Amino acid sequence: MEAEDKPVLQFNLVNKIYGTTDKSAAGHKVLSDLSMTLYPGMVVGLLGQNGAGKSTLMRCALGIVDIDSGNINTLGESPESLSIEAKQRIGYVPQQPFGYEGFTIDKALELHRSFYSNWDIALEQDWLKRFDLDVTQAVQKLSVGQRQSLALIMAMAYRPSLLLLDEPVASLDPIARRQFMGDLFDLALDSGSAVLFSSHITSDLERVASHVALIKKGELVLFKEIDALREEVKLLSISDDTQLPSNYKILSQTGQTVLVDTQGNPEVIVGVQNEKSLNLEQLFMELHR
Ligand SMILES: Nc1ncnc2c1ncn2[C@@H]1O[C@H](COP(=O)(O)OP(=O)(O)OP(=O)(O)O)[C@@H](O)[C@H]1O
Repeated sequence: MEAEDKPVLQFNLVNKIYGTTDKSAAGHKVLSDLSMTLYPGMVVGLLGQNGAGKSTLMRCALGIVDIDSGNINTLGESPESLSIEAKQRIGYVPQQPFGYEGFTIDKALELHRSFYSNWDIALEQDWLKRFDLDVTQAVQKLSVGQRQSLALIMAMAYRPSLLLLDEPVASLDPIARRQFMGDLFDLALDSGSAVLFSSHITSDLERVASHVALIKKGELVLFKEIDALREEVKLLSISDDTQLPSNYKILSQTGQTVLVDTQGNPEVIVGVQNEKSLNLEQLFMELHR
């Protein structure tokens, strides 16, 4: 990220409440004061339990869902009034793609391609080969994983500046998944795109993401560079009278066991009996105890 880079996507104290059919009942708060900024070249892995608000966050960024307060800046615009130019620079793969039933893959791609002036046909061909897709096959006869592969090609072959992928690899086999995740990172670096992808596969996320965003019940609990995670997030065993520094963020606490984000302020603390670094999966488990 260069200092002069403009944010590609910015959430500012965003709140989202889904209404209920019962007018007297309080709505269901799904995003809570959520702030986060994505710059070009960032590949942000979004992690959270089922129902944490990941899909909602992406839908809000696209203006598919309105927010209740705060603001969002998507490619310099407000999501509810995105220009055609901005839309042409966004790639989105929802959890359940998609359309193009009745088309063969090549006809579907031909139509889809016509919407994007900067479509990279070489990239498209390369990915068709990698995903082993037969372009004469009918879209409605594709397996779930094959459909997901096609949706990814359709969202990425025009090298969007912003790529939102909702569990993009959930249905891909391990080989396709590994290749795709590598490509994703290359694409972001080559094209200066910002990528926000949700996944429950923490090992994928650790391998390709530059940053991790961890959402718990609509709150952004952690947003950090992957490389800083092991250094800065620690599981501490403390004694009763341990005073943790005020610049530490307590992420969770169970009795004498505290999960902290040192926020780059490592200190020797009196009373800490044990200190442990965690991988992403361990961190996730610890946060949801
Ligand atoms: N259109 C809607 N109307 C009312 N509630 C909704 C709507 N869409 C989602 N929700 C609720 O909002 C919460 C967050 O849903 P969301 O789909 O954003 O979660 P998620 O983190 O993407 O989950 P998953 O990992 O299961 O895909 C859930 O409790 C869900 O039931």
